[in-house]
Amino acid sequence: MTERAFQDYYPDDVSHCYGCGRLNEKGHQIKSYWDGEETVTHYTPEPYHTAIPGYVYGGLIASLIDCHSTGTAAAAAYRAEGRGMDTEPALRFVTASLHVDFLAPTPIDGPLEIRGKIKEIKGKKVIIESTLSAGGKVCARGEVVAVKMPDAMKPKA
Ligand SMILES: CCCCCCCCCCCC(=O)SCCNC(=O)CCNC(=O)[C@H](O)C(C)(C)COP(=O)(O)OP(=O)(O)OC[C@H]1O[C@@H](n2cnc3c(N)ncnc32)[C@H](O)[C@@H]1OP(=O)(O)O
Repeated sequence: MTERAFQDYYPDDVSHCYGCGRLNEKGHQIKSYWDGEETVTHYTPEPYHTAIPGYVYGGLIASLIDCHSTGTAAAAAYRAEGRGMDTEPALRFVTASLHVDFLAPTPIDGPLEIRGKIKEIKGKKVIIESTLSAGGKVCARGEVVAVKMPDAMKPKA
């Protein structure tokens, strides 16, 4: 059986996110998984994701870090409660803060690896530190504050 990604557990009505929604045909549809105490996703940029020719657009980098981190926040919250992502009540997180440092130009001609680590998990907040690497070199580092999705933001039936 193939392992399900964190994003595969998001209900349909919240699976339209441009970065991680599996139902958004035009989106990135990233898939994040546990790798020990860290989380990981891979994404191969398209030629049109360019900034300066040959290098990845920073907005894409931020988007990948953002959605990998919010997925990591959800997975970490379930893990902290000792239960699976397919159990109720659902724990969903949105971005309160996204900080990205661009450390080196990111080559566009190969896969990118984004890794997340839990820095803090407390109450309805999870802080995630992520790196984005190309060819084994860390090109960007991010920190995301993810907060449980407020009821007011939940899609109307
Ligand atoms: C259903 C399936 C879904 C599935 C979800 C699938 C979609 C994935 C989404 C992908 C990512 C996105 O793009 S999400 C879209 C972009 N984001 C948004 O639109 C969110 C808009 N903002 C908001 O709705 C709100 O500001 C929230 C929910 C983020 C926070 O409001 P709140 O819930 O009232 O939070 P509050 O009690 O004040 O704070 C809780 C804790 O978080 C901290 N905190 C709050 N805001 C910030 C901040 N900007 N920077 C740092 N820290 C912050 C507080 O200090 C506090 O820490 P302490 O005192 O406890 O230590």
